[in-house]
Amino acid sequence: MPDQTRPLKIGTRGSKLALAQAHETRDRLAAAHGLPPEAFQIVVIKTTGDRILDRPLKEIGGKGLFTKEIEDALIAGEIDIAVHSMKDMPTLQPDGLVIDCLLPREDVRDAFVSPQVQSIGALPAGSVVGTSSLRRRAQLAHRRPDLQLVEFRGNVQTRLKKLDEGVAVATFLAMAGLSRLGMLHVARDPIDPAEMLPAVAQGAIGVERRAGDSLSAELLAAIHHVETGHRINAERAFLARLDGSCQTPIAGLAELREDSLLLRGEILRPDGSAAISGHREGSVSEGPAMGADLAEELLARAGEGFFDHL
Ligand SMILES: NCc1[nH]cc(CCC(=O)O)c1CC(=O)O
Repeated sequence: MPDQTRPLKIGTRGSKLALAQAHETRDRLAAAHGLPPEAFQIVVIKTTGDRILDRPLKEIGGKGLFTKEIEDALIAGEIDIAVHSMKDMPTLQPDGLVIDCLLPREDVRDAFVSPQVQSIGALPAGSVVGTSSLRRRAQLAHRRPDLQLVEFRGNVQTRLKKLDEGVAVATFLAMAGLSRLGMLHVARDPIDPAEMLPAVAQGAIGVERRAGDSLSAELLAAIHHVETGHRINAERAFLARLDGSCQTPIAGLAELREDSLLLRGEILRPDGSAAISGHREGSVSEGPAMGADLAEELLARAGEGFFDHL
């Protein structure tokens, strides 16, 4: 248990969504261990990704943009644990840090968001759609080459404001984020994963700690969600083998079926001119091997230069 004189410091980004995730983690920890809220202190840390808002993410660097400063604080002992959207996490953690605590996963789907239009299918030809996600951009261009795609950065509130201002007629947001913000009403149409496979680890929150910190390890073990862990392990092994940076459109989703794990994966050309998908099914313990194996298959089918910009 944390001692009474020093609260456990929970590091997080400062966005509304990040804070909601940090509060959920604190509430789960408090409930699991019968501790009062004062046993925890939420520490907001600004990251490079939060600071640079006027350039496409792919220009300022890949994954890690939203995590480096938080991991530095964890290593330095300025915080005890860090709460992350697993979707934004690099596949490897820095030496000395581990993520072995996953909270129960939220809705994995993307939502079609538009003040005027009901669904992707109902978008008039030539409509302007905003997204900063390479995956969503490629998936949409693959399905609707007639649409016009524009860069759309910023937090959920900023993107909704851009829709109101008419910068674009529609965008996509993760159902998980909208749910955690209490904003599910803006989701016009939740998109079935068979239609638009989500990002690896979408909807999952992970809690990072120092590998040698046995107190944090013990506290976090009590709130780890085992099924979510199995799914994330398979998906992240798939991503790791693809060398997934933010620069490549990759989608992946593992789901539990009876007592097996079904992993689906997809890679796309950045302009949406081609998409290659496949799946693996096996036991939960085989998840990481299935992920690597599926990635190998898709890479072999793609051939040299598949991800190159056209
Ligand atoms: N890349 C930003 C990001 N990271 C996690 C979420 C949503 C919550 C989640 O997927 O866990 C979002 C916003 C979005 O994609 O709409």
